[in-house]
Amino acid sequence: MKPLEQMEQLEKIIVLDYGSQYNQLITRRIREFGVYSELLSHKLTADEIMAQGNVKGIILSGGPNSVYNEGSFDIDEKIFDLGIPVLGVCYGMQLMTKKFGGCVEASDKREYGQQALTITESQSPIFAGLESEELVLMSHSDRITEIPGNFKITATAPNSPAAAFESEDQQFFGFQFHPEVRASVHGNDMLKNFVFNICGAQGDWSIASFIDLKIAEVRELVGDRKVLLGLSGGVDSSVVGVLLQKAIGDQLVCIFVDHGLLRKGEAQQVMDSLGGKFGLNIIPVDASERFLNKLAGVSDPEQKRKIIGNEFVRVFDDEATKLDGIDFLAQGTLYTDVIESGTDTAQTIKSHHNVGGLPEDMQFDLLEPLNTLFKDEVRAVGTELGMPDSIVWRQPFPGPGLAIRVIGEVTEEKLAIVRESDAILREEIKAGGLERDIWQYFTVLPGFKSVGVMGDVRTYDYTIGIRAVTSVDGMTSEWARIPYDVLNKISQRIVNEVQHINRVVLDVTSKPPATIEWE
Ligand SMILES: Nc1ncnc2c1ncn2[C@@H]1O[C@H](COP(=O)(O)OP(=O)(O)OP(=O)(O)O)[C@@H](O)[C@H]1O
Ligand SMILES: O=c1[nH]c(=O)c2[nH+]cn([C@@H]3O[C@H](COP(=O)(O)O)[C@@H](O)[C@H]3O)c2[nH]1
Ligand SMILES: NC(=O)CC[C@H](N)C(=O)O
Ligand SMILES: [Mg+2]
Repeated sequence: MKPLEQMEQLEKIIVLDYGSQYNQLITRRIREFGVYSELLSHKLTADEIMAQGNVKGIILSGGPNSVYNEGSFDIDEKIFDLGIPVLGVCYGMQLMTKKFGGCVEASDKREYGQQALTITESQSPIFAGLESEELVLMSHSDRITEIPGNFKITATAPNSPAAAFESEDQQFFGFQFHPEVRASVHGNDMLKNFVFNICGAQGDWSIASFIDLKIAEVRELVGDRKVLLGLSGGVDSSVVGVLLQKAIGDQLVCIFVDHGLLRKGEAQQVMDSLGGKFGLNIIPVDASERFLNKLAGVSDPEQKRKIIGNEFVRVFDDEATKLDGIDFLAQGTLYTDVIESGTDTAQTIKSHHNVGGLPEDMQFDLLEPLNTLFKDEVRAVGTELGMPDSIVWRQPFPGPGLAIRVIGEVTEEKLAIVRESDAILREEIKAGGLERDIWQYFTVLPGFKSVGVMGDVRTYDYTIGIRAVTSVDGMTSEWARIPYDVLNKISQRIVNEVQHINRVVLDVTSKPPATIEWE
């Protein structure tokens, strides 16, 4: 069978998108179990769902709306007649309640955070193998005050008399909590029960089959046309480069843009590590002047991001004109970039340069084979493709580079401060053997000055911030516990070696409520 026909046969769990920031986490958890899962619009009709092939189950995600509000996201009711098991999560459960004649109301007793779930029907197939008390993450303010007639309550929580329900003969289930997040300690087991015991999936999906599928899709889409890849030397675009190389060989050309916002030594290092070894055809472009000119005088973070996204595409346009006959722009866009930039259903947190920052009049068609994946899945793809750890485990570096680490207006002087302090931080993290333990680490220049004393002389100079986080996929993160002696060394070196810094501070905020980058 050809890979695209194989895709038709693959077991699928479809997640319908009602706008939660976590909804793609549901699909990746299920993929981790070895079953293909995809997030699709809640506007999909029953017929369109059947056209997806071998659909074993449907999950209705959470979302910020309230089902009783006019115009809130709805569902094609025929989906409930397909004979396919359905699991509603939070908003999804509330939507099922409304559709089957129960009642959902606003409540002044909101539930946010970890709560104790009491399982009242231990023989429910969705709770097989679980304890009678479980910790789960609640994040809602509406509650179900009356369940539909053909359903029964299977679990309760302090402020949710109906924390889970089901109609077992119809194979319909609902959770008021979010099983997909780690704070729901055995949420994975509940999802597994749904996927394997209730939907009857066997598990026929893997990273290797993802690679075969993407290669087949790219070949069919591109045909004998040409693709320009924006290659940064980062994990995502390097993996796309190797994947496209396999799919279309020399129809691929890579452009590496030096926008003047790179880290110390980065341009040379990228050309050395990717140029020869993988046989990628890379054209380096020095565009620092045009980026810095466009950024002059601009201090709003969203505006900076949009200027950078636009300028990237202008550079790609110019190079494409020289090369003649390029139809596609490939990028290493991940799902994180897409969701944070805002979708039809999800709010904009920040416009990633490669998504929300793209110009509207772009000439290329986009080719983004990794845009449903999270970083750790991309790393697994890279390893499966035979790429070395030095590339696969490189720390992420954002496309807008140091521009979003100089808070406010970007100047050459401020860039130099961030570049030098970042180089020291990286050296000391490496010397401390901490590279693999910390997900991302960098310095930021907030731009305010404070008083210091150096060599008996009063100083009035800038403060630098250290940001270091642990994470799995960049969607959430914790501040990294760097040992004090390593921090002390970093602080001393930065103050001694970087001009105009007289104070070093450490960022101790998780994401949420902060984000990893400061802009
Ligand atoms: N300097 C650059 N030159 C060309 N393309 C770039 C550059 N920086 C970013 N891009 C494009 O923007 C995409 C998104 O950037 P992003 O930083 O998220 O990914 P990455 O650099 O490939 O991987 P990583 O997240 O590990 O840094 C890249 O995959 C690449 O296609
Ligand atoms: O290519 C990128 N273009 C961008 O515009 C961008 N903004 C943030 N990031 C990276 O994404 C991850 C999550 O970042 P935040 O917590 O700051 O939103 C972190 O790894 C960030 O470094 C970007 N990457
Ligand atoms: N996380 C959710 O899906 C929330 C659903 C609904 N808006 C509530 O507050 O109850
Ligand atoms: Mg990058």
